[in-house]
Amino acid sequence: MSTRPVLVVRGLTARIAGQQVLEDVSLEVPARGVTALLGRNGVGKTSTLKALMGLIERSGTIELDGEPVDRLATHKVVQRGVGYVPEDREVFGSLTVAENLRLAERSGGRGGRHGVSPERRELVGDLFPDIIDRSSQRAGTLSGGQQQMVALARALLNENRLLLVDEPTKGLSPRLVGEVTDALEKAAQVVPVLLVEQNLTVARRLAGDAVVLDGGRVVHAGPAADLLDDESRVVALLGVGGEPGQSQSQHQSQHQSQDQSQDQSQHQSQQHDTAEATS
Ligand SMILES: Nc1ncnc2c1ncn2[C@@H]1O[C@H](COP(=O)(O)OP(=O)(O)OP(=O)(O)O)[C@@H](O)[C@H]1O
Repeated sequence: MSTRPVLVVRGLTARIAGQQVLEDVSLEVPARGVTALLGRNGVGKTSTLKALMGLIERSGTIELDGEPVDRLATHKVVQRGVGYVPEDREVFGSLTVAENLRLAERSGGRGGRHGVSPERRELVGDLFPDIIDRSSQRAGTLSGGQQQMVALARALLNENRLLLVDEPTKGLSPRLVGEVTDALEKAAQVVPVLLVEQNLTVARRLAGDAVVLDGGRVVHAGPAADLLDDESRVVALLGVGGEPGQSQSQHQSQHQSQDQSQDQSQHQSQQHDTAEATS
């Protein structure tokens, strides 16, 4: 039995600083599980998520649960139930973990509900016990992996219809990649996820479907296993070998060593306006 996709995108075109970054992108995100958005560096994955959120100039149609959202401002897209976890996490570094989570709690919104349900609070507590234990710690002093958990927790507190998650494992040590992957797997049991992910091991484990971009266009869409288990297709479409554990990005190993040290070090505060607006 097929169910209606949660997201249907047709002819999405987007520009950044006058430069066209997406051209006629059409894709669907099923109402369950994880859909991976893949492609080489610079092909438009992040731009796709930003265009869906209304963060960059775009045209084309975007339907969320059958309702058009392509003309809505970002905060309205959020209110309709799209959670966005951007690549740089955007936690409020000078605020505590608890304050970061509280800021994310939407008042009103989908279904006329107000605030966060006890079930959601319990879910987030179950998924991210380490984060809850650190409630009074300043988020800027958390490791990269812990900040990623806060960003995911924030998006999960609200009863979103869809989560857009951009490279959540980037820059994390292998242990934290595993923890974030576990958290995403559980999150995807309650909300569908469109996931930009360079680590093909993570994509292979989580994704039911995959969409591949190249040069701002969709060049492949279908079951993730059909692509990721086919070495020659992986090489042709993503430009790398497809053995388990191999990253899509030639730069991933660089990222990882860089990120491991980042992960070990304590982070300074990041204060971005979009964090509150997009969780
Ligand atoms: N602020 C910007 N100003 C101008 N061009 C930009 C800007 N941000 C992105 N681009 C361009 O848009 C194109 C798509 O970038 P995007 O970040 O969406 O790619 P991506 O697939 O997410 O890449 P990566 O895997 O390296 O993160 C690239 O050619 C990039 O150079």
